This record gives sequence, C-alpha cells and structure tokens, in this order.
Amino acid sequence: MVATIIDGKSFAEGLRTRIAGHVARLKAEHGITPGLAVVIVGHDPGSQVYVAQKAKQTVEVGMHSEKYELPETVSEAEVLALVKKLNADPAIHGILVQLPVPDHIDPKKIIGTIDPAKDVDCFTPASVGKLAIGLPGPVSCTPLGCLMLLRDNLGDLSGLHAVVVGRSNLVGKPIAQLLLRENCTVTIAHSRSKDLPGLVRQADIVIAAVGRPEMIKGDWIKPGATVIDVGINRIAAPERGEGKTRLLGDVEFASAKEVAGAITPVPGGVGPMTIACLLANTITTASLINGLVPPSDLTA
Ligand SMILES: Nc1nc2c(c(=O)[nH]1)N[C@@H](CN(C=O)c1ccc(C(=O)N[C@@H](CCC(=O)O)C(=O)O)cc1)CN2
Repeated sequence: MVATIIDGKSFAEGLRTRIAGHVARLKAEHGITPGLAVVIVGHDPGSQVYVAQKAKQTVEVGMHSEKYELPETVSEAEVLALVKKLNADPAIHGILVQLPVPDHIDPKKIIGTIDPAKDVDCFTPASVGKLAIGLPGPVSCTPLGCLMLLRDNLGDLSGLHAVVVGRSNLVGKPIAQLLLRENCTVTIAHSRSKDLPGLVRQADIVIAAVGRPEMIKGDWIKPGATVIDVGINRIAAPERGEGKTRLLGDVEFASAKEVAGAITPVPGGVGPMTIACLLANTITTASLINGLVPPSDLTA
C-alpha cells in the first residue's frame, strides 16, 4: 500500500478562504473587525519567520494585525505591561506571545497574564480547563489543525484507536483531549513508554509529536493507519551546501508511506495548519467577546 499524502498546505489555503468569508460577514453584519496582536521577544530566526507569516496572513484575511518586536534584553515586567495593555485594548481580540522566549523571561508568567478571552493559543490554565470539559473557546492551534486534517481524511473518528506519541502541553495533551471528544480510544505514549513500537502498531491513528527526527519507523505502523506527523526538526544538510538545513518529521516518511493509509508530509503537512488555525481562533474569540456564536466550521 502506498499512502495518500495529506496536503496540509492546500487545506490551510482553503481554510483561510473560509476565514476571510467569516471576517467579511463579521464586518458587514456586526461592524466587528477581528484584531490579532503577535508579540515576539528576541531574534530567533525561526520565530521571526513564523511571526512574519502570522502578521501577513492576518492582513490577507481582512483582519486587523499588530506586531510587537521586543529586543532580547527587554525585561519581563515590560513584556507583562504590554500584555496588560493588549488585554485592555478593544481593537484586539487575540493575543499571542511567540515561544520560545529568552531564558530571563518566565513563559508561564507571561501566558498566565493573557486574558483567557483573548488567548488564541489556548495556553492559559483557564483555556486548557475549558478545552478539557468541552466549553466553547479557542482550541490550541496545532492540535486543532491535526483534528481538521483527520476529519477531512477519515470523516467520523468514533471508536478508532489513536496513539499520541508525546505528552507536551502544546500538542500531546490537547490533541489527546480533542480525540477523546471525538470518541476515539486514546493512548498517550512517550519516549519512556515500554514497547513504544508495539503500542504504535495498535493505532488506527498515529499522532507523532515527540520532537525526535524520524523516531517512528514504517514497521511500527499498522497497515492502512492514518499518520499525522507534528514534528518539525531542522537538521544540518551539508549535501545541499555549506550551512544548509532541511526539515524532518518525527516519522520516517519514506518507510511509513509504504504502509500507512494516509500520512502528512514535513514540510507541508501540519505546519501550515498551525497559522491558519490561529486565524480561526481569532474569529472564535472575536465572536465570543461580542456575544456571538463562533462559526462551527472553525473550531473543534
Ligand atoms: N505562541 C506560540 N509559539 C509557538 C507555536 C504556537 O502555536 N504558538 N508553534 C511553534 C511554531 N509555529 C507557530 O508559531 C509554527 C511552526 C511551523 C509552521 C510551518 O508552517 N512549518 C512549515 C515549514 C516552515 C519552515 O520551513 O520552517 C511546514 O511544516 O510546512 C508554522 C508555525 C512554536 N512556537
């Protein structure tokens, strides 16, 4: 069997078109322009690319965009003051602080200061709690992107066995919550699980979010399973020239695609969905802040 390749880039494009339609409706029918503020601290080159993409795509779908680029040396107090200012700004419906932040800044303190109503990353304790008990609100961007790709590929997920490899707060734990809500049987495994290959072989759905390049091999995959690779590991690629790099997922794509029923590539799979889902979450928070029901096609 050769797997269907799940094209996250193209799905994300379609999602952004739908988001632009919702933005136009919010403007025309309610006079609301959803606004997203993105804060970056320091000069991490990867983060700068992602933040630039976020700001560009926010404008492209018709939303109001604000980008705050703070120097590496900014104090924690200054970042907290900016977040509080954005919390109070009625033109802003979503606030995101790009991670990682420099070592002298405590990410938990920064995230904990974001107004949960504007928490488009779904990182605050209040948002995580809402997600766990199924209350309306934004859903962590990467997990929401994974869920949208799974629904598009498989339809109803009820009764399927999902094995999530990775237990991070950003991806592993929230995707497990979402899959439970979809009536999957969910196993959360991680690098210290006993017989990891044996666990993964039981999965109808594999979510690879462990952060180790190509750790999950083709012979770990049950024939026909759907594989969602969340890993974005940048490794040196001297064969492409001096100083060049390339991206690898957490799944060994070449061997896994021979066994799986469907699989996301890296790049071009889950990654592009993360930013599209951030925009979707901004529609969700802008709707809820204004007492409107968020569009059902943009959330979990
Ligand atoms: N506050 C947050 N910080 C971070 C998040 C997040 O969701 N919220 N996620 C990641 C980075 N990230 C978005 O911020 C992100 C990662 C990857 C992609 C993406 O489109 N990847 C492409 C490849 C791009 C490349 O060549 O590097 C792909 O996979 O096709 C988008 C967004 C950490 N920080």
